[in-house]
Amino acid sequence: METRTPPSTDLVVAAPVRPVNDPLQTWPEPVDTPGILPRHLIRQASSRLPFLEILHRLFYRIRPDTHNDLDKVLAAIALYSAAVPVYKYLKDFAVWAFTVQITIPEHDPAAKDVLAWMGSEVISNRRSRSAMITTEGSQQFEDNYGRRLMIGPSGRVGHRNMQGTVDNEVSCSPPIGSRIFWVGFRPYLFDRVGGSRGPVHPGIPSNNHIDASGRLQNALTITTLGWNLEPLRNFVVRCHEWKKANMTGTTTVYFAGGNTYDYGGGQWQSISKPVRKLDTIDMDESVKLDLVRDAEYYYSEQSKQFFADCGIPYRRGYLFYGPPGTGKTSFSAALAGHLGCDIYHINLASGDITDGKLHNLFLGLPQKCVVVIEDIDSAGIGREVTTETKEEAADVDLAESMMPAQWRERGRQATGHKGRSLITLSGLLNAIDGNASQEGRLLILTSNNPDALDTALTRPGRVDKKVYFGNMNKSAGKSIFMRLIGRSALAHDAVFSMAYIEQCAAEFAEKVPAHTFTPAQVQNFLQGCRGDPIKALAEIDAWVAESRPTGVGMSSSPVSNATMVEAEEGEVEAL
Ligand SMILES: Nc1ncnc2c1ncn2[C@@H]1O[C@H](COP(=O)(O)OP(=O)(O)OP(=O)(O)O)[C@@H](O)[C@H]1O
Repeated sequence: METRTPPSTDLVVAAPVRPVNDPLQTWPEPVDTPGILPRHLIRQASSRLPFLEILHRLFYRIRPDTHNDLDKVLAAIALYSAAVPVYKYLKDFAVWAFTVQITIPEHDPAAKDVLAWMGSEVISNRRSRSAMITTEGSQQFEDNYGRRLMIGPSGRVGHRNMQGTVDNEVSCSPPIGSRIFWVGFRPYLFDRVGGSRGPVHPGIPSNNHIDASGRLQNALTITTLGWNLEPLRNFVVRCHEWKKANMTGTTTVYFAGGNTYDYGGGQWQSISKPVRKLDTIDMDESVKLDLVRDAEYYYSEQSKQFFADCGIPYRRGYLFYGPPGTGKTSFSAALAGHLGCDIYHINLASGDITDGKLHNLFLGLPQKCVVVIEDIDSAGIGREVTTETKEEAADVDLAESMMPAQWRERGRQATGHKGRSLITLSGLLNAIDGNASQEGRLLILTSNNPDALDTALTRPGRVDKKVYFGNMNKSAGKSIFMRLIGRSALAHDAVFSMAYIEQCAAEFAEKVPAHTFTPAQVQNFLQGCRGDPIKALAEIDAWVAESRPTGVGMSSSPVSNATMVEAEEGEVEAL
């Protein structure tokens, strides 16, 4: 019987032909694994990672029998890599739909407040596992020097954290990266982005460099749930209030110009310093009181209302003038500390600052601060600046801003370009009180030679008070003796009584001729006496004879008086 063989149902599929130059041609293809994802799906997903495909084939070649287990692992990895973009998309959508965010450049004073709060309340207090630690730029509050300077009327010292202990040795702030924290029942995401300084566009280097993904570098980003910025605004205000309450005894001193880290993009460098107390400045008490009252009134609510009602720009300016070493800078710092605001120093003579940069610096000021422009007469500000000079200045500016700081310095030494001012009078006036200038600042100009200043700069409205800081008078002599010798003698040597020390101070003041020496000179002499009143009295006559300038009796100032104030109308009024 003839049996007929049924036709075979197996499909004969032609094997795919690989191109001759395919390096994987001799490698066996892993087979499909029943029960796991179809092979083509694994391959499709893992094709995103070329390395995975090679690994897969390599393992299959070494151990063909283990392909099942290996495929499971590879399938998991491939799925994970395919899921990452989906997760990212969903996350970005959720962030966009349900959260609000602010970004603060790190050089901004608000960022300093946030970093200080985060450092103390989140990083130190909640036992973080990473922190950014800095010692540079802050005084050691633990040491006796810092402690003495900083003990305020409330008896509080230094920077206290929530437990009431002082974080002194180092200051702690959040590291680069993200961190979630809660304030009450609200979660916040804090993100600190590092980065390098780089050109935003040619010729304008800046800390505010934007990276390839469009994120601002050297900036803080704070995100929270919600649909308006109110909670974030409140958070920044909370950090500011916290800093004011907890950093009593310190002033943040910002400076611009003449430092190697300043790339001139309108950035401020800063340092925290113990507040200098007003009673450590020896000057005519009535003048001191007048200035302090004036500044206090300027920052009062009543005065703000007055400026607003009258439509006057809310600004105030003082000119402190007189010989070097008479306390102009020291008093400015003490006044800022007394008012509880930060102080901003601008060195125009550094040769780093141009009109544009000065304008940027003023734009970056907070609403309440003391700005000091020192030795404004020696900044070489000219009223007339030729187009050629302007162009030359712009060229130098552009070239210098693009080179590393040490090259720039070397170039200046070689060309003799040192401290050349790139500021014009109109640029300065515009920065001080142009329409775009910040309101609420107290501007202090210091000068050794006020006659050299342009009257446009010192007219009422720009300079509201002119104060002369002169050589020491008798009463300043007494108080400097009490401060530098008397206090420590009374504290360390029981043989001295208060009555005796006061008598020594009066005698000392008699021996130092009035209006002849600057406080800095007398301070220097008394420092050499190392707290010994007897030594000070014994040596003062010889020191006076030796140090007395020739032709004394006349002050180098136009007015032979210790300190005086010119009234607001410009009229000179001796005190
Ligand atoms: N009136 C003063 N009271 C207390 N200390 C003073 C006084 N004047 C000067 N000194 C001391 O002298 C030093 C120099 O003072 P300061 O820098 O304030 O002087 P200045 O008038 O600003 O000088 P310059 O014009 O050179 O900037 C400081 O150490 C300061 O403590």
